[in-house]
Amino acid sequence: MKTSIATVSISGELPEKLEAIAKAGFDGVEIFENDFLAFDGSPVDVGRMARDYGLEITLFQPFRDFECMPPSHRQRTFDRAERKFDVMQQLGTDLLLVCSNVSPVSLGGIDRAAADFHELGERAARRGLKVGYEALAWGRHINDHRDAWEVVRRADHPNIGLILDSFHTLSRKIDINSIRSIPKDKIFIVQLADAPLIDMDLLYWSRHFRNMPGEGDLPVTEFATAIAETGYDGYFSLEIFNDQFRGGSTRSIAADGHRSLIYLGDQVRRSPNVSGLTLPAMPDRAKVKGVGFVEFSADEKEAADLVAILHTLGFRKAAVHRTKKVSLFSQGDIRLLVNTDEKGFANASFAVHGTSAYAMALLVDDAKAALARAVTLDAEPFNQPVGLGEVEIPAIRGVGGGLIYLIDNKSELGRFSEIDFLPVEEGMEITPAHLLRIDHIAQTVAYDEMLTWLLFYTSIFDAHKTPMVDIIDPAGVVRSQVVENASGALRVTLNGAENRRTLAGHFIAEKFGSGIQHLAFETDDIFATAAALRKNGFRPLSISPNYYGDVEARFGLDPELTERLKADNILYDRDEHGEYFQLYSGTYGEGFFFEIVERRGYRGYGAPNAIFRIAALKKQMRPEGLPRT
Ligand SMILES: O=C(O)c1ccc(O)c(O)c1
Ligand SMILES: [Mg+2]
Repeated sequence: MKTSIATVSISGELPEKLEAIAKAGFDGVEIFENDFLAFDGSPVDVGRMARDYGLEITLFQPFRDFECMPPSHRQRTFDRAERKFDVMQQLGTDLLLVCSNVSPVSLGGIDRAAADFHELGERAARRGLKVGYEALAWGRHINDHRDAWEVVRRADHPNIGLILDSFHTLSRKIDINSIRSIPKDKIFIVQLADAPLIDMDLLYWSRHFRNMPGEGDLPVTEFATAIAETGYDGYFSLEIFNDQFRGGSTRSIAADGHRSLIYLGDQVRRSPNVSGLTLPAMPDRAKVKGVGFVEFSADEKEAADLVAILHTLGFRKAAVHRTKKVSLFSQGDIRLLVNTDEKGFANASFAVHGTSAYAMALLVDDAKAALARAVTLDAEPFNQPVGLGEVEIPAIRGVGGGLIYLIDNKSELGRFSEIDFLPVEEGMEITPAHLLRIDHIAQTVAYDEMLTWLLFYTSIFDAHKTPMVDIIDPAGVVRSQVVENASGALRVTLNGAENRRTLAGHFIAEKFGSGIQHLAFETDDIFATAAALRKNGFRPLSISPNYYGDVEARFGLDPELTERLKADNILYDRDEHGEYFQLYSGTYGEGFFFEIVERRGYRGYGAPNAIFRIAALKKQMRPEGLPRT
């Protein structure tokens, strides 16, 4: 599969864009006219630059308001086209994208359009060039690819073909099956973009909210599959107009784009009717069966505070690493590692971020296969030397540069704690708190990184994303979206912070980056857990008494239950599937905290309670200097 991206999709100046596009692994680039016009170099320079980076210029675009002009404008329109042909020959590209006319003076009429394209085809042919016609969703007369195809068909010229753009077709909910009757050699190129479902004017939606395939809600994979089923084997080219991307990191947006196309290609080639889509082989998305462990990095002093909290949560030290300063704490299926070693990545991470949960391990069917898929999808593999006889666990870099280890039970990886660790018995009295497993891992990221990580998780792992919800912090909005799998074994909540005065934004600012901000453990008896925690001297986050009056009224709770919730600072929610109970710790360090949940069938994450939880956490943190809102 040949991959391309339009220069308009990423931020920066033309040379910077070309470099990032090449580095991300694309084969080709669409030169967007404005990027070229704003650049000082000649078209020959641009062409040379692209080729020096190994990029083919897939097309030059857009050429606007061409077809069906009235006689008074027609000659000028062809003169304009000839000028663009000059530029294209100097650039070294043979395809011009003509988008459907939006001019109020254009006359319309399929045959008039076809006649204009036939003549343009003659002119293009004289120069060895081709022209592709694209229906804009808001075109004045042509706004549907089926009509654009009819124009191309009637133009009946070998140098005139069709350009399909997923946004224009899918935003108007045009039947994808209509693509199947188009001969593959008349599809000159395919542009792809996704978008979140938002009800708004098509032009505005298209120019500001497009995103990478897989990042939005449109059936882009089905669209691309229908095209591939025609036998089309040309470029799939991203054309993303997005305000956030225009202001984002050139490199990382380009990298997301490449990942999105490889992921899309991998899905498309799984259709039994698609052949000839060449892509590197890769295993299926990895099925996550559980969280193997979460690892903290700390120095001795901060580790002592952290361990004290773990004890109050009912964790016991169960083992110590044979050669490194790493302790393993466990309860139920939960394993937490505390790493105070002075060498290695954990220590480097501590030096930058302070005490943090810098790594997690996901239990998958086949860790090697999961690693192979991740790397094919441009994830960065991680390894560091291990001691003789110790297990080398495959890993990739995740959110904030932290690690995602991949373990399985089919190899010795699943037994790493028996191989690398020695069991120990902690003598102290700790009441077990009925914590069974990790329910979810909450990662805080900058808002403009959210799409990056959603795509990262959903392309590598067999998981889906849930709709975004807004969480109100007294100092701003935090956007929250969940990546989860059907079994619930993988649940990662991503919280996107827009400013540093929110609890999430403060965490990023003070920790020098994104990362895990809280861990939620699951219990099957929240009240028994609360009683055990009390015995262990755990200090729960104190919830405003006003909350309980409201929750009782909202859900019609038995006052006795309300009293129990209030006595233990437990938050309550309910959905159509059942009830949810949440209990929080206070914050530790720059805003890290623990949560304990009980799900009685409930499938959500307690979003309605987040506002109260955040307010309480901030109140508790304020003495340590979180700015007042
Ligand atoms: O928004 C536009 O005008 C525009 C231009 C060219 C395209 O290929 C397109 O999809 C949209
Ligand atoms: Mg387009």
